[in-house]
Amino acid sequence: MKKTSFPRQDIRVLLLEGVSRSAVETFTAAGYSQIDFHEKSLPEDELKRRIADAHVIGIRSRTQLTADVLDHAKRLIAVGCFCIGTNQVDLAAAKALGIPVFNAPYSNTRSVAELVIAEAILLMRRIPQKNAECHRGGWSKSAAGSFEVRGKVLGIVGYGHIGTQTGVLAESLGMQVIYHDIETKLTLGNARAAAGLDDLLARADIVTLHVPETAQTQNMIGAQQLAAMKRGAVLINASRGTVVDIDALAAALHSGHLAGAAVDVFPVEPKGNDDAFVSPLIGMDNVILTPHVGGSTLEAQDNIGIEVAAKLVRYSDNGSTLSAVNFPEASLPGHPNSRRLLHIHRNVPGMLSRINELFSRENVNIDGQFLQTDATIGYVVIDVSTSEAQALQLKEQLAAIPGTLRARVLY
Ligand SMILES: NC(=O)C1=CN([C@@H]2O[C@H](COP(=O)(O)OP(=O)(O)OC[C@H]3O[C@@H](n4cnc5c(N)ncnc54)[C@H](O)[C@@H]3O)[C@@H](O)[C@H]2O)C=CC1
Ligand SMILES: O=C(O)CCC(=O)C(=O)O
Repeated sequence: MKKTSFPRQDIRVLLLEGVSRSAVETFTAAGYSQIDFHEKSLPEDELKRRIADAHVIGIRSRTQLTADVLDHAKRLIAVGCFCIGTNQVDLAAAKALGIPVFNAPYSNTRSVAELVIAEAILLMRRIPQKNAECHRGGWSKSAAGSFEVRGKVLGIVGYGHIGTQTGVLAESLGMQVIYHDIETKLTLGNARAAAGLDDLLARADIVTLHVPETAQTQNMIGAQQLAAMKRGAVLINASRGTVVDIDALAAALHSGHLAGAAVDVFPVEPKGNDDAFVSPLIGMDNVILTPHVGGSTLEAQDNIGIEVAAKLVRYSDNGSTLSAVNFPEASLPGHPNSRRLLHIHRNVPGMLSRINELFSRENVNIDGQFLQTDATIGYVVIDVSTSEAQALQLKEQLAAIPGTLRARVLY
């Protein structure tokens, strides 16, 4: 087996939050055997202890990799988010430490879109209330307040991967789709851009949110926006809990201004399946509550496990950072006949010439060199035909260049 900077069986992989077993299989098939698998996220003190020994960590949306937590990750080379959202990771802090972060940008897109469509139909038919009533032994067969979705206006806030996929499914049911996004987007089918968020809220029968968690989307749906929605409209949130002011939503539902809501994500979510869920929406018959399962289908989780684990393996074995969310992207060829040195540094003037001077001084011929930079960091990959001992020595010399964040060698 080809050696990496140290044997694959010495690379410690910490997998949290019950990521799919397909991830474990992917690591195992690639020769990684030290896999510490946990069904739940860890309390912060335990996380800090375990991350200190890990070379690779895999998380989902619960685990907060703050700058403080990452500061304990002295050996960490890469982070895998086994999901779409990466807001749970301090991406800038990870980058400053020379740690690329990977995710699975599309693997659960369809699962979320299907759930949203199902919820739109259920809410428009007032099924949550009817279901709750039947469970209590009640029976009120009536069409009052129940509508088809055909011909209704679906307002999509955040017309990205999930938003567009939801729009396509909605149109196949005969819905009219309008959307609002901060970027200019390619419009699919007969969807139309709304004039702005207020315009969308005023026109939509169903509003569904598909924005990421950012400073801008924090409480973007508050009391004022809820009041701007049509009376009797419904709201679906399967994006992030921080996007909606949950108390304002509870008030809009209690007052009857909104006819219903489906909420999958919450400002505070339980750490794991044994912890209690608390929300002002509990007990409201017209609200569908789900435990952040928008992307939780076996198909999606299986695919995510394979996709993210494969990206982590590829980075660990080969140095490729393709599709990293916080890092210069380099898609690298194999290096069957040379040893590969990786150098991550602050992007300051003169860095490349200092690196090249080192190889010239040591009289080492460079077989191949790749450089990718962004505004703050640079990533240089250098293939050389040297002995293992010299490659190690070069790695130490590279690490000593001022401004270096990380240096690794792949044999
Ligand atoms: N409930 C669940 O299990 C899941 C939730 N998600 C959440 O859904 C979010 C969206 O996922 P994707 O569609 O894949 O992301 P995406 O990045 O493809 O789309 C997000 C869209 O939101 C737009 N946007 C950003 N800020 C905005 C703002 N202030 N106002 C209007 N539009 C804004 C962006 O321009 C982009 O078009 C993820 O960030 C994640 O937080 C994703 C997967 C599963
Ligand atoms: O399934 C998960 O743990 C998180 C899903 C999600 O919210 C995401 O993919 O961003």
